Amino acid sequence: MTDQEIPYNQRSSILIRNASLNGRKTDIRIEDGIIRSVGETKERDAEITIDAAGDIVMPGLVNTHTHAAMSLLRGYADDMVLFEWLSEKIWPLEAHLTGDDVYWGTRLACLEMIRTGTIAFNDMYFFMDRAADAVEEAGIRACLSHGFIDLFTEEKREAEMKASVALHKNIRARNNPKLSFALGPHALYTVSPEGLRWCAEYSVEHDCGIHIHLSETEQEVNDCIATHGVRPAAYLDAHGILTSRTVAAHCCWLDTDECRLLGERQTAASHNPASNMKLAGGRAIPYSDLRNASAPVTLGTDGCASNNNLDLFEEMKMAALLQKFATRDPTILPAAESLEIGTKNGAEALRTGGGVIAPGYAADIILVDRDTICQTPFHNGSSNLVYSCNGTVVKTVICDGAILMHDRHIPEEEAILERAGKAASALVARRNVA
Ligand SMILES: CSC[C@H]1O[C@@H](n2cnc3c(O)ncnc32)[C@H](O)[C@@H]1O
Ligand SMILES: [Zn+2]
Repeated sequence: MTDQEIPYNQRSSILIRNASLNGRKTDIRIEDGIIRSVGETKERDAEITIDAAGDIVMPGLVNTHTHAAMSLLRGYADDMVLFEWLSEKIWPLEAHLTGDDVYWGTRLACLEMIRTGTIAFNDMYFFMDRAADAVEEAGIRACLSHGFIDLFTEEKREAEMKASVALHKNIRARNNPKLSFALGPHALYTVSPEGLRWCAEYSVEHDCGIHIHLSETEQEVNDCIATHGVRPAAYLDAHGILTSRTVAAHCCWLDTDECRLLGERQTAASHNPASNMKLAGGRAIPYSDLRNASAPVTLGTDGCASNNNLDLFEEMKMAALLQKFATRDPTILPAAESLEIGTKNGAEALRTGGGVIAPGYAADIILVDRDTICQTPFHNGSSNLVYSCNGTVVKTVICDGAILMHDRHIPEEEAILERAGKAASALVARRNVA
């Protein structure tokens, strides 16, 4: 099949032949978005056959914390302290965002995620109906949240509740199994206790997720103790926010008891090592404590203004290196575990049905180049993928049984780059005349 004939972003029956899985040559049959068989097969009746000789097959990566449309803010404000970065640069620019900006920013982000092997992401931002348009056109999976910031006023709280319900309705109406909705209370320092409680109750009533920032900085912890007399995780738990459907981003400053609490509630901690290092949060996520407490640990990039890319291969490496550096223990978070955090754990947290290459799992699969510098020599597959390669190693991306990138080709790439670049320039121009 030539590149022109690939039915991009359409579920197809696919036969992947001769791929390498855990060091063995294998075929994989995909039908109706599900992996049907793994192992040599004589069947040849698929709509699409991919000869993957020379490629490694692995589960697609899952980004559990981002603000996709912030791709338009890549490089806009770097090398600043978190609070000043947000209040002096990011929020004043975001005040000029339009729905079209979020559409093109999210298209750009999806393009980057697909190119680097990500098949699902957890997103919190504004104008999320337009983000949903972009996500559907890209074909990737996403869990979308309206970023709920009420700044402790009743008027704003009412508006944020309305916006959250409207987004939920919008996503339900699309009837797209790759799209889901979560409540998005931004953080305990931007959302009132009433707002938090409303989010918690809504999530129980409608069985949906919650996406929140937690314990990113020491100041957040100190302020929480000073104001409420308890640490952030206990405060959020008292308001019903810590559930098995919650993804808490950052979690750098959790203490051991808070790690236990996340374990008890089965709340996922989304680790964002690049963003934490760039914004100089000062503490690495307490990975061992979270693991000992059986709390799920997943991987995110955060937005492009604090990363500045969405490449989860880079993030897996940074997660492993940061733990080793911070704990002075080179045995902590080995490569195979980092891969699992970036794939299986994220898939479980977002309930994609994928994350494993085995029959019955969602066909969220990527093919990566084995004939390349970062894979030579090939002593250890996990080591190469985590420590040596980055997202450029990805050749083909399949999500929900649909091909999104084949042989490094993604439809409409040039047009998306052009439109997103123009949207970013216009956004900054609007801010500068204001
Ligand atoms: C309400 S939508 C999300 C909101 O969060 C802002 N944001 C981006 N990165 C961070 C971060 O590291 N900590 C806290 N808030 C962050 C983003 O700019 C949006 O305003
Ligand atoms: Zn964030």
